[in-house]
Parts: sequence; C-alpha cells; structure tokens
Amino acid sequence: MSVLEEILEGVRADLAERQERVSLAELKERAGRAPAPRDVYAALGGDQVAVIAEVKRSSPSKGAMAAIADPAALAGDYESGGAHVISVLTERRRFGGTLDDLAAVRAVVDIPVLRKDFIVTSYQLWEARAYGADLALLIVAALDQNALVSLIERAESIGLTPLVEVHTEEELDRALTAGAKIIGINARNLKTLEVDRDVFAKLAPKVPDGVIKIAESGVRGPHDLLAYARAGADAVLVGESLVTGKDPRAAVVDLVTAGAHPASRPEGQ
Ligand SMILES: O=P(O)(O)OC[C@@H](O)[C@@H](O)c1c[nH]c2ccccc12
Repeated sequence: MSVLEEILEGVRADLAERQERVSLAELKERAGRAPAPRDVYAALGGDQVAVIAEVKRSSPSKGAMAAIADPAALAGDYESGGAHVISVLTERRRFGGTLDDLAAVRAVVDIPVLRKDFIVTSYQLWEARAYGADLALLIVAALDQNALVSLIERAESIGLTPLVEVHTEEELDRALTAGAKIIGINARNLKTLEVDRDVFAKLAPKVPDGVIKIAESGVRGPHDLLAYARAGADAVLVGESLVTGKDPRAAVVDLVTAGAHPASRPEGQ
C-alpha cells in the first residue's frame, strides 16, 4: 500500500466516525452561519508571489515538527507578517490537525483560510465551510475523475474555492479537464514522500494563462521562493520551515519581502 493509500484509509475511518456524530443537516446549518467566503482571487492574483503559510504539527515524512498549542496565535503571527492565505491541516492521524484548529484560525484572521486535508466526499466540503474555510484542497491522486469533477462543482456551489493538487503531468491534465482554476503543484510525491523541487518547473509551463499556479512543499526560505517565482509560481505554500523556525512571523516577513519584487532579485540570491 502506498503512503497515500494508508493515509486515506485512516481518513475514511475518522470520517465515518464524524458522520455518525454530526448529520449533514447540522453541518449545512452551521455552514449557513459561517462568515461569508473571502475573495481568494484577490489574495492570490496580485503582482507579488503570494505566501500561503501553513499550520502543521507533524507529517508522515518528518514525524512531530511543532506542538503548536495555540494555532490561532501562530496564524495571527503569519497574518501580521504579511501572509496572503493561511493553510490549516485538519487531518488528525498523520498531521496532528483538527477541525477545531480551522475554526480557531478562522476566528482570528481576516485573510482566506484553506482546509488542508484528504477530501474524498462532499461531507468534508460542508465541514470545511461550516468551520469557516474559504478554500479546500482536492488531491487529484486521491480521487477518480468523476469524484474530482463533482467535488470541484460542489465546492464552488457552496462558496468554497477548490485548490487542486497535482504531482505529475497526467494529474495536471486531469485537473485542467475537470475545470480547476487554481492548481497546486506539490514537490512531494504523496505515494513515496520524496521531494523533487524540479517538478514545479516541469509542469508549470503546461498550465494555461489565467490559471493560478501554486508551488507546494520544500520551501526552506526566500531562495526557494525566488526559484519557484522564476519558474512561474503565483504563490508558494510553506509549512515545515515556518513551524520549525525560531520566529515564524519573521520568516513570513522574509518570504513576503522576497515575493514582493521577485524579478528584481539577481539569480541565486
Ligand atoms: O512543510 P512543507 O514542505 O513546507 O510543505 C507544505 C505543504 O506543501 C504540505 O504540507 C502539503 C502539500 N500537499 C499536501 C497534502 C496533504 C498534506 C500536506 C500537504
């Protein structure tokens, strides 16, 4: 079994347990009371390279990274450092996240918030909206084409912007065929957990104009942001280097500063 399949098995078990506790009707009612969705395209579509800063406690590749007792405080630091979007991992078993983290972050920041999880059913989209998310991650490798198309449509119909994640050219073709307008190119292969930062530069030229391109994973600092920027990234998604550093807010400031004028930076700095 690949790592992704193992993760999905756990996700489905946790999901079945939540579905027993909370009815879809209850979730829809909570979604109706959630704050209106933020304008994601305004946050990601500017001239700068946008920074998506992630609340991430652990991962299958690195194990425990940071305790993050107060996810809202961390997200507040990211926002005050200039982050454009906050990503909140809500997967419990491997990443140590919860939906309560999402709600806590939503309550303190004004910028858009992404629910980062392994979404396989529309129930999870309703959860995302009910807990205040503006975006939801859809991982092409975890979905067959029919499910991908219907989850994109459902997300949009309930006010969530889908961020569609790919790692190969075939997955990119599937994402574009399904109508994705925001593509995340993950340097990490979720089946093996290997990171290959060159994947972004290989796939980005195949993404049509008008589709937002996000470089995900492996950003250690401004140097990596600038390399992704030169390869065409509209945004970078950063977790580990922020949560394991001494000063997450200062690390975000450095990334945002580099992303503000990426073209004026000489190669390699
Ligand atoms: O911690 P990193 O290397 O900066 O990566 C962040 C983000 O890209 C990564 O958490 C991620 C990308 N796609 C995912 C899908 C599921 C879980 C996690 C992820």
